Amino acid sequence: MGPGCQLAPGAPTLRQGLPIPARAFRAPGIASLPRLPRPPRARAEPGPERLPPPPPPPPPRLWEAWKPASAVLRRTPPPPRSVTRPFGRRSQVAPPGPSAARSGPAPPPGGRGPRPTLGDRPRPPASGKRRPAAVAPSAGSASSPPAAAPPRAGREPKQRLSLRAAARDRRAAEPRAPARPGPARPRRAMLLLAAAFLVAFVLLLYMVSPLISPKPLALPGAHVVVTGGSSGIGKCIAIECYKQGAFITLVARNEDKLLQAKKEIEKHSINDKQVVLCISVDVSQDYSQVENVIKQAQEKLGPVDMLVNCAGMSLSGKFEDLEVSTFERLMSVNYLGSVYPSRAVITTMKERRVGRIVFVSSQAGQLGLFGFTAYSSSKFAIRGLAEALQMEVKPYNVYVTVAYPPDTDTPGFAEENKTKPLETRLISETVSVCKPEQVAKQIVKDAIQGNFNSSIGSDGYMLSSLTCGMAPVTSITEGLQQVVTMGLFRTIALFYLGSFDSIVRRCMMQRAKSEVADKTA
Ligand SMILES: NC(=O)C1=CN([C@@H]2O[C@H](COP(=O)(O)OP(=O)(O)OC[C@H]3O[C@@H](n4cnc5c(N)ncnc54)[C@H](OP(=O)(O)O)[C@@H]3O)[C@@H](O)[C@H]2O)C=CC1
Ligand SMILES: CCCCCCCCCCCCCCCC(=O)[C@@H](N)CO
Repeated sequence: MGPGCQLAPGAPTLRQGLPIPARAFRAPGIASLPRLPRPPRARAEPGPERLPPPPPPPPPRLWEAWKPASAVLRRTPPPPRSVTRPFGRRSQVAPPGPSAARSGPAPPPGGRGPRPTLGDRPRPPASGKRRPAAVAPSAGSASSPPAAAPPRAGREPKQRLSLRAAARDRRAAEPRAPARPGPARPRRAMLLLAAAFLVAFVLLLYMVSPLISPKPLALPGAHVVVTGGSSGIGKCIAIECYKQGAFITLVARNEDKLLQAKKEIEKHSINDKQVVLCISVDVSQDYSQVENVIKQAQEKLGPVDMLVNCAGMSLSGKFEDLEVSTFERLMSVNYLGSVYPSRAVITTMKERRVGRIVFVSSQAGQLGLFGFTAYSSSKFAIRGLAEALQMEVKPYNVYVTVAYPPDTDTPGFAEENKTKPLETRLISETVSVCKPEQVAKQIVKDAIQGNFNSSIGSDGYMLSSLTCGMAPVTSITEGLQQVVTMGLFRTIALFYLGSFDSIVRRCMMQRAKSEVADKTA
């Protein structure tokens, strides 16, 4: 049918009248045919090397003359009730001539998708390999009778093919033909080969992984600045670095606490040259102040090799119960308090092509939790800062680490627990409380290695893999693990989320009950 031709309204389509499985339309060589404008679902056409151009009229006989009988018939499902109708309409649909036969039918005005008409050119077999006999025999001339179809047992050569006969034939032939006669061995060999390649590829990745990962930072003699180093996790990080031979600058506000911490840290010295410097400043207030104290520290202990942004605080409560100033305060201490010191050291680090910047976020910086509307957002902000910064400084051999500790037994944690809503406490109890020494050890290890992510425990590992998003990877093994485990961890996370929701619901009901009880009392 030429481009100008229209399918008669209501003309039955091949799929309507004679459902042929979609794969019967796929033929090798389709791509080599000239593409005529044709709606997307038009049927496939035989390649020139498989079938010669369609024969000239008479159109009513075209279908029968050209049908690669065995292929089509064997695939033809039982015919619809009125099998004669498609043939009857054939002459209205297809104009004579090869070009007409080649082009697909125009979509019917009624709007159903373009479907091949029954009277169009015959379909080629789905695969030359599978049914080789189906292709050639009847392709010789237009006048060849259907008898030109390959002679088959139990079929008269001149017998007229009816759809009923086709269906019968198909039913009879189907069981005899193997479902998919294919070379089983080569396929298995291919699979084995693919598996071997995959294993080799993974092994190769493991082998080259250390080459791609950053060179570990040497802590002996290095200058490590720890904000929030006078208490809790920060103090333990300072001790851990000191134990490995680093020079330490502690930054915090309270001088007494600073001096106390200094004494404690100095007990862990490994050589008598090591120094612990204390600087009292609020990291969240004034950038120039922060910049000044960092300059002072660099003058005394040399350029900063590692900065640990650990100063921070937590305040929890329901969104409507938290003061607006709490949001400002937490953002200021937890986020800006990490921006300022980092900003003050980054230029020198880039110039020296050496450096580590550690941000201490929290598990609450990986997922939002009841009661942490102010805290979680300030810890999420750190992640964005860290990702962007890492992309900027990586070519300068400066590596960023974000730590996501769970609840950790520190003075800060004890303080936080005084005002924690019941829901927050119950949800947090899903994960056990860690020791600050343990958390500090992991953070220092990851920072030395230049790992972007630092987490602790199985929950921490799952959370980090699950929330890795577009975070940079510093080792191929880490990336592979994330790829492989993502779906599983999401499944586990759904159960956690369900249980958190039920905690919140139960607390709400409990409160409602006690309110009623209070009123009646
Ligand atoms: N403990 C926990 O459960 C978890 C904690 N974290 C995070 O780890 C970090 C440390 O927590 P943790 O050890 O518990 O806290 P602590 O309260 O025990 O220690 C906080 C430290 O930060 C200092 N600090 C606080 N605010 C400022 C400021 N504005 N300027 C300078 N220094 C400041 C404190 O000294 P000073 O008051 O004298 O200034 C102190 O040295 C925090 O960022 C916290 O959010 C993350 C996950 C879990
Ligand atoms: C596969 C998915 C596993 C999911 C596990 C989820 C567990 C969520 C527990 C969240 C605990 C929040 C700790 C916040 C700690 C903190 O920052 C404050 N203590 C600071 O003082």
